[in-house]
Amino acid sequence: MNAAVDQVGNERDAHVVEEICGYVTGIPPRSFFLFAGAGSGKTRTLVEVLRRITGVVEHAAGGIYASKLRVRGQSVRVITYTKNAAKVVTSRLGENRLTEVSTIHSFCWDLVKGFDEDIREALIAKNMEELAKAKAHAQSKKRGESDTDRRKYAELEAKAEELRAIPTFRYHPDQNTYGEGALSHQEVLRVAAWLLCERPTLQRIVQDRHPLLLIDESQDTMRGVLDALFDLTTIRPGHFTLGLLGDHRQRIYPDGHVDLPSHIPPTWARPALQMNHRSRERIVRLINAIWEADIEGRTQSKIGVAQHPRSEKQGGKVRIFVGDTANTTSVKLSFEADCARSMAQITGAEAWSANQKSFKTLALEHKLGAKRGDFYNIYCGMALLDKEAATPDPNGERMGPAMVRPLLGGLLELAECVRPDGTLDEFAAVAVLRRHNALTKLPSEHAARAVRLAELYEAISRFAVLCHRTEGAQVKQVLAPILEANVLPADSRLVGAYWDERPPPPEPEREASESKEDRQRRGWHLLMNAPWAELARYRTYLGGEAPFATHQVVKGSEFKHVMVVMDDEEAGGNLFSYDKLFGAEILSKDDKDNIAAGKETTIDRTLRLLYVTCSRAEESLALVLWAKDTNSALTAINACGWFTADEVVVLP
Ligand SMILES: Nc1ncnc2c1ncn2[C@@H]1O[C@H](COP(=O)(O)OP(=O)(O)OP(=O)(O)O)[C@@H](O)[C@H]1O
Repeated sequence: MNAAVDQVGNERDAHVVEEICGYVTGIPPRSFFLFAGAGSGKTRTLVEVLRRITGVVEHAAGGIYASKLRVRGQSVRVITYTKNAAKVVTSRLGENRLTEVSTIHSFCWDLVKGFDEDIREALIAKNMEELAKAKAHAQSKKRGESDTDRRKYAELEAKAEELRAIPTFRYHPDQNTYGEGALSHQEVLRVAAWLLCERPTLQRIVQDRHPLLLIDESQDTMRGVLDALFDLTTIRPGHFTLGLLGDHRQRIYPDGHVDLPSHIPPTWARPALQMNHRSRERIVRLINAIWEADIEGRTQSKIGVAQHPRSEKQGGKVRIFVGDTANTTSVKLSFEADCARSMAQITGAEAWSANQKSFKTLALEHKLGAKRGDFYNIYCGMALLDKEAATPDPNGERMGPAMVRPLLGGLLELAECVRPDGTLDEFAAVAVLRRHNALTKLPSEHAARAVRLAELYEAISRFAVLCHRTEGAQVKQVLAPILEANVLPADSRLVGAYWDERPPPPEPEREASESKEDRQRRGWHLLMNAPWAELARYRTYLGGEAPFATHQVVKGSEFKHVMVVMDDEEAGGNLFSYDKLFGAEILSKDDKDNIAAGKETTIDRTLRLLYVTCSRAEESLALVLWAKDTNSALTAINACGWFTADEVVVLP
């Protein structure tokens, strides 16, 4: 941070763009880490720097920098965390041939694609590393190697053999790739990181193409790639500059460096943004306090910059509601509705009222969101079929499991053609059928064609009646006329499940012991018997448009009014614990071992997650804690100093 700068008020960060331009265009240029907290306007800063150093905005040193890029056929490479973020940067930047913006997966694939020999070598090297690690681990055990260990060695050796026989590798940054030579998203990052360390030619290529690489959300960037890029700044100094933007307080994913600031080389510049342009004063004060908290079980350092709200953003409301997690889900939901009503009174904002309900609810786990959004049965069914495809991603691009086609596509589109009075908008329905290639196989002979059209009409009319009578109708019933008359192209697995009369297998005692086939049969059964009305709500959730989201998926977003639901009991899992954070549960032996070893703890992870969720709110924030032990939680909450007495509400 440039200590000479003493600006106050909303303009206190005004010098940062210029400061960064100075580092980038300096001779020699200097790498930097921009510490940019929640709502500090990272994107704006990034775009303003890019505009200057690519000659869009007049800037003496920037103009020279841009000419050099042009003459050398180079560009500035910008890496964002999501595709959406890449689109935001690109759209704000406008047409700019000197900048290339993409996700890290696209960047890494651009580097390695086509170099099949190298990819193979990298994969085999990683495989050998894993084998050596497995052997070292097994041999360190008191009883020595077990049969399981030997099986693992054999699997890894077989995998290496397989890799040797693969001629070409395939990958797509935006979708999962399957079959021989298909690389996973993780593998592409690992391969690129390995090759960047091992191949001087690749290092040269990156430096020659992109003398400057800027990485947004660097706290969550895979550390292997980041380390390889750190090294690149020291090979041929002056030829490659790295600019990291980020906030380690907002690290959500386990891939990033545990403590990014401590990895930044001492020679780097460290500018910082101190403003929070997003949230009102009360919320900014809360997130500052959260980060400064001394909580038993915290091992992460308090390094960070306290934020300042904009001068016109005084006020803001915060409440924490504490209730007993032993309540049933329906009781909890009704209390949460009371919390929203209470927020409506406190803030006077219509958004919290039962009529509008336009606040955003953030839950830790999809199941919590699914219960609150009333699509629990559908979600559980989809998750059993294919967990990854069933959950939304930060780009809102997930389509649900491929095997349920046409449930989430054509079928819901057809349902939208049913008017509120139950009649069918035939014109719109034909357009849906056309879009989904349902009319391409009509018989050419006149009479047969008429018969088939009548059949389709009959099926869709029955479907419209069933759709309209949504109360109580199950997916299987509504699907029946469409599948039986073969109206829309359907996945064979869906068709098989529809005709499958067998009862579902029982729920296993341990998830891991269940076969994929049994799991999917249970999924199909749940899905077919789920209320039809849940399907549309689930699709909205998948697209990121629902008023519910998980804590992790809202990275980079902002909402006027936010309700954070914290309920360890319902969420399951042991990576996070709001009960431990808020004193409703004592630390476990594992937690204590981690603290003693200075490792990251449940408290560290949960504190950061809370930091991220609270910092999404602009105007008002309701925290709802469903605690295992409400009395202990209340004692800890009253003692922590984050809230005033009138901000703590006990749910009866
Ligand atoms: N200089 C500024 N003046 C006024 N408003 C700003 C300024 N910079 C950013 N904002 C606004 O503040 C909000 C937060 O900005 P932005 O989303 O870029 O923050 P961020 O640093 O990416 O935050 P996070 O890391 O929390 O996602 C946005 O609504 C943005 O329009």
